[in-house]
Amino acid sequence: MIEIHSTSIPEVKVMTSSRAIDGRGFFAETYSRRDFIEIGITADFVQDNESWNSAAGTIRGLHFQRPDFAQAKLVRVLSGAILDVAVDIRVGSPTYAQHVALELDAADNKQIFIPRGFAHGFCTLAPATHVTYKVDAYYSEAHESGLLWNDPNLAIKWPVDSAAAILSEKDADLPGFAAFESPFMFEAA
Ligand SMILES: Cc1cn([C@H]2C[C@H](O)[C@@H](COP(=O)(O)OP(=O)(O)O[C@H]3O[C@@H](C)C(=O)[C@@H](O)[C@H]3O)O2)c(=O)[nH]c1=O
Repeated sequence: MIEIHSTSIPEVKVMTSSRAIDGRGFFAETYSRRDFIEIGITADFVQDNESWNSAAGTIRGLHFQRPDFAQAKLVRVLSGAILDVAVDIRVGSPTYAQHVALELDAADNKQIFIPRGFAHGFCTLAPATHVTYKVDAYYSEAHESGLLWNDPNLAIKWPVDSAAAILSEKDADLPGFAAFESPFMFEAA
């Protein structure tokens, strides 16, 4: 059983899978193509990723792959906790440049679905945070792109100061939003 919750950007969805709890612990189906199609998520996932993060205050993002390797993502947390962020970069979208920020932790059995046309990133809220996500297009280094995580134009309330954040050199060098030309167009459903 999967329950779907809406967010401030209709195409970004949050799901809770029910858990069967017994003396051993719990069992849950975290992805069933059939159930996801029933709730309108038809992405054909082709790759599973995991990221392990040693420290709280680690930032990864904001990332996307350009067409023809654009990726929808289905993100969940196996241990620790994150603030997960999806920024709408679909030109012409009623929510262009707006974002959804959602706390995900290992206990809440929530997942977030982020469609193609969004930049994605997260900040760890605890040490030893293990994140896993499915994507519906293969990794392509040539199509990697991103936006600077703390660009004030995006007004994301990150739970870490810029000076204290732990991030890759690549992410620290990502371009800001002011001169950004998105490769995505909004397509009404
Ligand atoms: C994303 C990715 C990276 N790699 C390689 C490239 C590099 O050598 C190493 C680490 O890559 P990165 O530094 O880009 O990893 P990371 O910063 O964790 O990138 C990820 O961030 C989150 C927020 C996302 O949304 C993902 O789509 C992805 O962009 O792994 C792959 O082989 N396959 C992949 O799918």
